[in-house]
Order: sequence, then C-alpha cells, then structure tokens
Amino acid sequence: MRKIDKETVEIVGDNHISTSVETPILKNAFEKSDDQKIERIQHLFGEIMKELGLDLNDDSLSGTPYRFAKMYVKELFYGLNPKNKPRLSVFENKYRYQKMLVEQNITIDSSCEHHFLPITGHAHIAYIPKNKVIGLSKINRLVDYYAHRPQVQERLSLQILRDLQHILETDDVIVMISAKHLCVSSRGIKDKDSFTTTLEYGGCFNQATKRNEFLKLIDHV
Ligand SMILES: Nc1nc2c(ncn2[C@@H]2O[C@H](COP(=O)(O)OP(=O)(O)OP(=O)(O)O)[C@@H](O)[C@H]2O)c(=O)[nH]1
Ligand SMILES: [Zn+2]
Repeated sequence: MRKIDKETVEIVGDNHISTSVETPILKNAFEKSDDQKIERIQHLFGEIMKELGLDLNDDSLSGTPYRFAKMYVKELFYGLNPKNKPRLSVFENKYRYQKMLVEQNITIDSSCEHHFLPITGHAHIAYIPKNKVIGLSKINRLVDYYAHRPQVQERLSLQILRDLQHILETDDVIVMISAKHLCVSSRGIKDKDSFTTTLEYGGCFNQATKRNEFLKLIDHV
C-alpha cells in the first residue's frame, strides 16, 4: 500500500480526487468474511479510542468498538461488497411509455471518502425508456447501494448513471444529486448553508431542452 504522509496530503489537496468511475477496491477486499472484518476493525478502533485517551472499561464505551465495526461493515459501507448489489429486475416496456419518467427526492445517505463524514441529501433521476423499464424502487435501491461506500459526489453520480444506462439499454438517463457534506459544514470551513449539486447525463439529455424539461419538473414538486 502506498504510504502518504501529512505533508503530501497538504500538497496534493483536491488533486487526489479519483479520476476513475470505479471505487478503488483491493483485489483481496472480500477474502475475509464480514464477521472477520468486524472482529479486526473492532480491535483497531478500540486502539484509536485508547490512543485518544478514552477508558474502554467504562460501561457506556466498552461496546463502542464493536458497534462501530458492525456499523462500518454492515451498514455505512455495505455497498462496497458486490454481493450486496440489489437485483435490478427490468421488464419489457409493454405500455410503450416513451416519455420522461422521473424518480425524485431519493434519499442520499453517504460518506465522504476524504474525511469519512456523512454526505446527506437527495438524488433526482429521470430516464426515457426504450425497450426496457425498471421497477421504481430499484432505482432507489441502486442509489442506496452506491451511496453506502466512501464516496465523492461526482463518482456517486457517475456510478448510478452508468449502471442505469447499462440496465435500461439506453443512454437517455439523467442523475442529479444535491447534498450537504458534513466535512464542509461541521469542520474545516464550517459553512452550514452551502450544499453541492452534481449533474450527470447522456443521450437526449445532452440537449438543453430535455435537461430543462427535467429541471422544471424537479422544481415544481
Ligand atoms: N470534489 C469533491 N470534493 C470533496 C467531496 N467531499 C469532500 N471533498 C473535498 O475534498 C477536499 C480535501 O481537501 P484537503 O485539503 O486534502 O483536506 P482538508 O485539509 O481537510 O480540507 P478542508 O476541508 O478545506 O479543511 C476538501 O476540499 C473537501 O471539501 C466530494 O464529494 N467531491
Ligand atoms: Zn470530506
């Protein structure tokens, strides 16, 4: 593993934002079971707590290393493991519905990969069906899956877009995410009001009129 020291982090700054749409995952990432990972992270997080000076014999703190490890593996970062990817059943577009379908206000609960702090907000997604349509809830499930990894918002938007385009067999998909980053609001610059919007699209959404149709719909609900 490449070691990066404090000075390099300062110099690299924002340039370390990954250029790939894939989450950087080690080849042997899933050789251990979830339970083995929980056991190891429990030990390591206990060490961090002790290093901070906390007494793990305290009743309230003693269970924290285990709770933390379970939360990381089973909840916040369950989306790292491809075995947890939702099955996205698609079916034939029997109704020949060929207008825009918008699924909006999809909850985003994610974590920033630079600080491991929450990213919270909403995704709005639209597509124009060709031969395939997807169960509505599957769009929400796909968003939830990719959100539950350490993320940058740009990559999250792209991963969702790319999968939907693939599954739906069309480029005509648009993904908008507006979210607050706790690493911006609760530490560092501590800006409580700003939020971040990303927009990824393909196919007919390259036309401003189609994009505007989508943006108008989002605005009116
Ligand atoms: N582009 C992008 N940047 C992000 C995202 N989440 C966090 N960041 C930024 O990643 C940057 C990391 O910069 P660094 O200078 O290495 O970290 P830092 O010293 O903690 O930065 P400050 O937050 O400015 O204190 C910060 O500007 C964060 O706001 C994201 O989803 N997308
Ligand atoms: Zn951050």
